[in-house]
Amino acid sequence: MGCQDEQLVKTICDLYEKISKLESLKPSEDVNILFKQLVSTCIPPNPSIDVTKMSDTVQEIRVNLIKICGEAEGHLEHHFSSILTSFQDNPLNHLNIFPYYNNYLKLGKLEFDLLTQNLNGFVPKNVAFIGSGPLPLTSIVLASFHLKDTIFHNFDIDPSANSLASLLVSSDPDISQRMFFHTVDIMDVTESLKSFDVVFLAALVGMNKEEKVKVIEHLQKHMDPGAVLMLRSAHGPRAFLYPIVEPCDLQGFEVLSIYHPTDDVINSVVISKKLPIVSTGNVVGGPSCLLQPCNCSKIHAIMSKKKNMMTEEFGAREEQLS
Ligand SMILES: C[S@@+](CC[C@H](N)C(=O)[O-])C[C@H]1O[C@@H](n2cnc3c(N)ncnc32)[C@H](O)[C@@H]1O
Repeated sequence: MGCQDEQLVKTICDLYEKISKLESLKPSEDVNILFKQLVSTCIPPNPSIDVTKMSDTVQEIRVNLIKICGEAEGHLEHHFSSILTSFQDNPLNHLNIFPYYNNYLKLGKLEFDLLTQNLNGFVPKNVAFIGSGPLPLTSIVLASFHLKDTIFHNFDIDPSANSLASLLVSSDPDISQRMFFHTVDIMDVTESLKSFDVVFLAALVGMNKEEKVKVIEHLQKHMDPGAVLMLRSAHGPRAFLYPIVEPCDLQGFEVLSIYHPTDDVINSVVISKKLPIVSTGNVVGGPSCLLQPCNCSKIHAIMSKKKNMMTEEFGAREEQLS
């Protein structure tokens, strides 16, 4: 690891030391400053940083940091959703008070573009969002700007998240008719998963590889063959903030494309399709992407030729391969 990378990892570890000493992770000036520093440190795309190759100490910091970020994100969303639902008029007219609203606008557009590129014009009628939270911005952005006739079913294990989220959309004449909230652990949802054309899985459902794979296996078991799974992953130093999802974690799915953003959108997006189950009851094939001959933590899915949503880094890699 070059000295620039070492410096970056040291900065992240120093920030972790400060964040882990905070009394509370609820929004405050100290909390906001530290998390803004952490995010701006992790954002510059730096594909040479492979967090899974670092020392045990750094790995442990990463595991704890992902958990802390998840808790802080929940508090931040709860805080702003409470403010938004206190507005007299339609809270959806004021979403830009949320500091990361622009990121969700960009992430929503990115996820919609990936869906459009991979669904060949099919417009999903029923979408599930798993882990929607107190501020279900992904569902709201998609329903408001991209999928204007689609029905959204949001699943969250936290009843307080759902009561805020349903209040948030209740006064919007359109969204309130197309958006529903279910308080349940997604691991307890089975049959109804079959009714969705697209299932989104929030980055914070499954906070480590093992938990994430368990949720993916559950979805693979109950989703409709051919239905699309949209996952959020992380790449480079952004993997200090969110869990990584690799093609090899998606048994029973065809990985259609992986997109690593190079702007201020933090999450990578992985789009895959549940493979059909053949008559012997076995799933057809495993992840069908062309995988780099390297270990799982470094596998880069090379998207099928007809897709061109590649970052420069993938593009260069593809040239080497062809
Ligand atoms: C903080 S939100 C982030 C999602 C973000 N609002 C979005 O629109 O992309 C993540 C949510 O996942 C929920 N969650 C975590 N594990 C879950 C599970 N097993 N089933 C359902 N929801 C879960 C948490 O309660 C939390 O509210």
